[in-house]
Order: sequence, then C-alpha cells, then structure tokens
Amino acid sequence: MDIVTAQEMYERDRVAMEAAGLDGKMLMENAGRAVTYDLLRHIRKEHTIVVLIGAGNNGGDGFVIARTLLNLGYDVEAWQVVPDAKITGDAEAHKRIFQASGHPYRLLKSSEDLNTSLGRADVCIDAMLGIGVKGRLKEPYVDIVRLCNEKSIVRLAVDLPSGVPADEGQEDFEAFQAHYTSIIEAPKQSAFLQHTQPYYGEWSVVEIGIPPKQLPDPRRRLWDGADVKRTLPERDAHSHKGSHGKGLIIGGSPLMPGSVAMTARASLRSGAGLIAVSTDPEAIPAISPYVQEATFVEGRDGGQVPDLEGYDGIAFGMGFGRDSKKENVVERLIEEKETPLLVDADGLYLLKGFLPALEKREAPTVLTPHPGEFAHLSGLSIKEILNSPFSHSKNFAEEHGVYLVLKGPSTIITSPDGEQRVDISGNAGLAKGGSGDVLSGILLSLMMQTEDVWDALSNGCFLHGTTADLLVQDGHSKVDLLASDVIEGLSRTFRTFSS
Ligand SMILES: NC(=O)C1=CN([C@@H]2O[C@H](COP(=O)(O)OP(=O)(O)OC[C@H]3O[C@@H](n4cnc5c(N)ncnc54)[C@H](O)[C@@H]3O)[C@@H](O)[C@H]2O)[C@H](O)CC1
Ligand SMILES: [K+]
Repeated sequence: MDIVTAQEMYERDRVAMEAAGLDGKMLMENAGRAVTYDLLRHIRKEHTIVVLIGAGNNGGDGFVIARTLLNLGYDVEAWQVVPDAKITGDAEAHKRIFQASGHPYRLLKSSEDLNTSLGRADVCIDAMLGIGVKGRLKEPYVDIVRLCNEKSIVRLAVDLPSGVPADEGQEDFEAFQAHYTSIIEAPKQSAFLQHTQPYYGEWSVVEIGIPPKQLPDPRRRLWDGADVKRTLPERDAHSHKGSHGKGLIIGGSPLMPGSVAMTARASLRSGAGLIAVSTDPEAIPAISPYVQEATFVEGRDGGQVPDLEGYDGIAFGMGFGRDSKKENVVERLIEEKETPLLVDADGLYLLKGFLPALEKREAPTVLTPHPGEFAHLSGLSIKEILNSPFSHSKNFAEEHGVYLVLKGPSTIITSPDGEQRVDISGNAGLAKGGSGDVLSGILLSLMMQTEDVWDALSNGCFLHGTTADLLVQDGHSKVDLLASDVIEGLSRTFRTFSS
C-alpha cells in the first residue's frame, strides 16, 4: 500500500481521471459510498449521526456520505458549516443530488445550534477538511472542532481528521480528534508521524476505483503481512548450520552483558546457523548460560577486535559502551568492507566520526537508530526528526549509502537509494530496554539468510513488532512484556508467516 503526500494524491486523482476516464463526480461518489460502508462498523441503527460538511471536496464526500446513510434509513443531520457560495464544483454537484434525493441539510448560523445538535448526537462524521488544509484551522472550524472534541460522542473522520496536515513537516495545528478515520485511496504521511497519528485514531483505507497500474510510484509504502509472506525465505529442508549464516556480534560489557546475550539469542531464534560473540571476557559468565548455543571469540592481540573474516554478517554496538578509546573497533569494522554490517546502540555513537568512511564499504551497512541516536548521528534535533522523519531518513541514507532503520511506533526502513518502507506493527510494550537488542539480532539473522537486505530488514521489523502484538493479545500486557519474552515468542510468529 503506497504512502503519499497531498501533492501525490492530487496527482493520482488527475491520472485516474485522464488515464481511466473517471471524472471527479464519479470519484466523489465512489469515495463517499466506500467511506460510508467502512464507517458503518462504528454506527448502530439507533444512532443519531451528525455529518459536518466543509467547503472543499472533503465536504463533497460528506454530502455523499449523508445521502447514503439517509438512503439506508439512518437518523442523520447534515450540517453545512460554510456559506453556500463556498460549495463549488463536484461538491456542489453532489449537494444538488443530496437535495434532489429529498434530504434536508442545516446551514451553520451559530455554534449554539450546532452545539445543541451535537449534544443530541451519538456519532459525528468529520467531512470538513481533507488534504486541502493549509496552515492552522481558521474559523468556523476551530470552534466546531473544539465543540466536537469535548463531546462524548463517537468521532469519525473522512480521509484525515480536519486540521491534521497530510504531509510531514508541520507541527503547529489544531485538529479533530477522531476515534477512527476512513482514509481514501492511500494513507498520507501524517498517518505515520508521532505527533499527528494520534488524531487519526484507528484507520483503514478504502479503494475508490483509481487504477493502481497507471499511478506514479511514490517510493514510499506500508510493509504488511502479505509482503512478509511473499518475501520471507523458506528454510531449505536439506540445509545445514553453515547455510543459514555465520554471524559475529561485537558488544556487551561487564555492566551490560544482557544486551549482546539478547541479540545473540534473538539471532539464533530467527534462524542464524552459527553465532559468535566478541565481548569483554568478564561479561562471558553472564552471557553464556543465557545463550549456550553461542560461541565466544577473543579480540586479537589482546585488543577488542576479533578476526573479522569468515562471517556472513556482523552486528556491532549493543551494550558496548561509548568510550572513545574503543573507536579503533569502528575503524576495523569499516575496513572489513566485504561483510554486511549492522550498527546499533552505542556503536552508532562511536560511528559518528567515521560516516564519510562508510562509502568505502562494498557490503551493505545497516544503521538502526531510534530518534535520539539518529539525532546524534545526523546533527538534527529529535524534534526535527520526528517532524519530518521521511525526508530526514531518506536524505541520510542516500548521502551515506546506508540502509537506515529509524525505529518508532512507525518504523521507517530506507534503502541507500532512498526508497522507503514503513512497519507499523508493535506496541508500547516494546518501549523498554532490550527491545532494540532483540531487533538487531533478528535483523542480523535475516540479513544472512536472504540476498535482499531490504526485504530482510523490512521483514525483521515486522516480525519483531508482530511478535509483541501476538504476545499482548495472548496474555501479556504492554506493562509486563519483556524484550526476552519477544525472543521466545518469535517461533510462533515465524510459523505464522513462513509459507
Ligand atoms: N482521489 C481522492 O483522493 C479523492 C478525494 N476526495 C476528497 O477531496 C479532498 C480534497 O479536496 P480539496 O477540495 O482539495 O480540499 P479539502 O476538501 O481538504 O478543503 C479545501 C477547502 O478548505 C479550505 N481550507 C484550507 N485550509 C484551511 C484552513 N486552515 N482553515 C479553514 N479552511 C481551510 C480551502 O479554502 C478549501 O475551501 C480529499 O481529502 C478527499 O476527502 C474526493 O472527494 C474524491 C477523490
Ligand atoms: K475530514
């Protein structure tokens, strides 16, 4: 499923009309009807419904939705919240159809009247503003949105909640707080940002007849279970431990032995053939009982860096510490340019001074920062990153020729050529120490088992989050879930998604 900006959405509309001969009124009828049937899951026959209709085509959708609900016998009050003069084009055409169908509508004169109507309603459908919103809401929308948000009614939004910008990059807004949003055709970037996603509530996407084959590729898409089933490699029954990758994990320290232990165990649970751990010798007694299948390798000539040859993948950084005296490890890892390398956690802090050298590497380099670590790497503030995660991660990945996994409730996985996939699996139970170590282990393992690193990273993020979701569904809670629970839950998830 593509993820689009407002501009890309308008372009899709244009292509649909030019290439497929669809016209705006047909698209609006399709959109309104599809949204109605999608929203019916949240509406009961006995509900009183207020439909709020704005000035643009989002409002036009609102006339189609109100008409469809009335045709189905629902108790609907359609409120046009802007003067008649502002209802133009396709929206006006559908207003005429609405009226010709014998349905009345209310014209907003004072917010008191609307307040009374909302006071009697069970459901409010927001068809005021969609992707055409510019800047902060102007009156009368501010007043109306506040009235709706303070009422204890079910709030449903059409395409996106009024006031929420479609695109990343805008933090100053006031918006309709939807419980549920029915998105038209393709999710917009704001459905994936930490400061705008909450206004959507839950969301799903309705198809309105736009021909996918004719559409420009936005190079941004949602990675879902069907993609995982299609691309997760099958384990060859005649395989042997050497064929699923021999991985090296460099990290851990006497005070943080658990990190590499979880990375190693997660990697083996995800199908790695052999895992060697290079860590401070003092940490080994705390690690080996937890992951008996792992072997340990010592640094060469008493240093921290073991022999790097002969591995199918290396993961570096978890629990390693940020002591700049350890930077020689980073230099050696970059010089070992033939082996796929994943850098996480403390490794990202140590890597900062060596970013230009990454271009020397031929094998894939994967960085897996959370926003704080990405801020340190990129020099951006966390606020800037959260405001525009798509463009900042795309620019960084292209500039340094790396795969970038920017972790969060919506994890954006960017390839070195700037194409992006988003994983929205997972839950707040993952916002705990160790989650990142487990993810790194899963990613290392999948990277070694498939030619396509990007598929490996996309699938690894999805399997990690989905395991947490399955565990929370079956008995765990978001409070008690531990990173180590996710490791043990992986086998069930792999069974579900391996063909
Ligand atoms: N293929 C599709 O995606 C289809 C989408 N449809 C719906 O059309 C809207 C986009 O319609 P558009 O007319 O371009 O914009 P809006 O309806 O969002 O509103 C524009 C309207 O609002 C005024 N406005 C802009 N900013 C503000 C503000 N800050 N405060 C107050 N008013 C503002 C502006 O002046 C315009 O009058 C899309 O979201 C879908 O819902 C089609 O119906 C079907 C095909
Ligand atoms: K809306």
